[in-house]
Amino acid sequence: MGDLSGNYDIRRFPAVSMGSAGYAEAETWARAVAFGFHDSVRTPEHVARSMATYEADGRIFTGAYQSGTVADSSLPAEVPVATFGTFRKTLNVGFGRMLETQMVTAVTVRTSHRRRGLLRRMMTEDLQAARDDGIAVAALTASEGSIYGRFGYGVASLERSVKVDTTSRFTMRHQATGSVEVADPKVLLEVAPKVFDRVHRHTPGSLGRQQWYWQLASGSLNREGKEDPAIKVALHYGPDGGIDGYVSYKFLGWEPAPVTVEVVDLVAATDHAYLELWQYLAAIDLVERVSWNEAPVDDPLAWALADPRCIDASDSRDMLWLRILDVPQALAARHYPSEGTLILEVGDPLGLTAGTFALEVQGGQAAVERVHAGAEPDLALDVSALSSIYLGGVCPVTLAAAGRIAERTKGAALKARQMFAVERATHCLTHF
Ligand SMILES: CC(=O)SCCNC(=O)CCNC(=O)[C@H](O)C(C)(C)COP(=O)(O)OP(=O)(O)OC[C@H]1O[C@@H](n2cnc3c(N)ncnc32)[C@H](O)[C@@H]1OP(=O)(O)O
Repeated sequence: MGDLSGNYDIRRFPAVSMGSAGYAEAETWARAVAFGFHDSVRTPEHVARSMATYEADGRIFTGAYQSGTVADSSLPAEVPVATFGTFRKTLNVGFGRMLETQMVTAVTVRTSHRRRGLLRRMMTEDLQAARDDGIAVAALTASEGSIYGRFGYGVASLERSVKVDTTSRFTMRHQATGSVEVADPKVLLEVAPKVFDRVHRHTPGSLGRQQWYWQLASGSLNREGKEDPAIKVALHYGPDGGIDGYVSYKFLGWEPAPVTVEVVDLVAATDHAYLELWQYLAAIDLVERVSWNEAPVDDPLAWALADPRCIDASDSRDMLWLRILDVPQALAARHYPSEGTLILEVGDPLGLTAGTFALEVQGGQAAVERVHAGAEPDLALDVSALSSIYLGGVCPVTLAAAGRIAERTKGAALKARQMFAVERATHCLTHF
C-alpha cells in the first residue's frame, strides 16, 4: 500500500443549484461539511434547497482532495477531506459606511486528516487571494475561540443569550408610537430583506445576510431542511404605517415551566420598533418567558425596563471575528468622530499587511500613510488587536490593559477609543 499520510489537491468551484453542471461535486462538498459539523446525513432535497441559497449568495467552495492512495473501502477521493467556504457581503464599519468583506465559513477537516496543516494552507491561500483581489477585511464566526487568532483575526463584536421574564414584572417606560400586528410567516420572504437592509445601514458591525435567513425567519426552511410550522411572525408598523421591524418566534411548549417563547429572528430598523416588538413579545398571553440567543450585550431593553433584572443574561460571547487584510485601505474606509493623529505599528503573523502607519483624521476623514519602519509609534499592536478595535465594539484601553496593545505615547489608547468610536452599539445579527 502507498503512503496514506496525505498529499492533497486544493480545488475551488462555485456553488450551483440542482440541474447545473458541477452540482455533483458541490453536493459532495456540502455533505462533507455536514459530516465535519456532526450533522446527520442530509436528504437530497435538503442539500438541493441549501445549495440554491448558496448559489444565490455566490459562494465559492474550496475542497482538499487526496491525491495519493486512498485507503481501501474508505470514502473515495472525490469526497474532500477538508472544506472551506467563502462569499462576499458588505460590512457596516460605522456611520453607514460599507466595506466589502470576505466571509469565511464551513471550515472542516476530516478527523483522520487533521493537524497536518490543511486549515493553515486553505486559510493563508484564501486571505492572500482576497487581498490580491482588493478586499480589505475578512470575517468569520468561530466554533472555538482558540483557532483563529493565529491567523490575525480578532473578536470585533459580542452577543449574549437572554431569558426575559415577561410576567407582570415586565413593564417598560416606553410609550408606543407605532403598532404591531401578526402576519403569515411567508410574508417575510418579501418583507425581511427590506427591513434588514435598513438595519444593516444603521448598525455598526452588521454584515449583509445570506439568502438562507429569509427562509429560516419565514419558516420555509429550518435547520433540518424542512418547513417549520411552529414559526410565528409579528410585524412592526412605524407612525407612517410602513413596516420597520419584525420578530419571528416559536412557542416551545407547555412544559417545562416557565412557558417560553424563543426568538428566531428579531430585526428592528428603529429604536421604537425594537422596544415595541419587545412589548409585543411580553404581552403574549400564557407565556412567562422570552428567550433570545443572539441578543446585543449593550441592550437598550435593559434601560427601558422598569426592572432591568427581568433580563437574565448569560453566556456573553465573541460573535464576529474580523481580520484586516490591508491596513491603509481599511483605516481609510472608516469615518472617525474625533480628530487626531495616531502612529500605529502593526504586526501581522501572515505578513499580509505589517508595517507602521500614520492615521491622520480631519473633519472625520482619514488620510493613511505608510511611514518608515523606525518611526516612533503611539501604539504597537498586532493586526488581530487592530481588527478588534476597528468596529468600535472593543475598547483599546482594555486591550492595552490586557497587554494586547503597547501604549508608547501616554493616553494614545484613550485617543484611539475616541477616534474609533461608532455612533451606536456594535452588533452583528448575521451568523454564517
Ligand atoms: C469559520 C468556521 O467555519 S469555524 C468551524 C471550524 N471547524 C470546526 O470546528 C469543525 C471541527 N474541527 C476541524 O474540522 C479541524 O480541527 C479544524 C478546521 C478546526 C482545524 O483543522 P486542521 O487542518 O487540523 O488545522 P491545521 O493543522 O491547519 O492547524 C493550524 C493551526 O491551528 C491549530 N489548531 C487547529 N485546530 C485547533 C483547535 N481546535 N484549537 C486550537 N488550535 C487549533 C493547530 O495547532 C495549528 O497551529 P500552528 O500552525 O500555529 O502550530
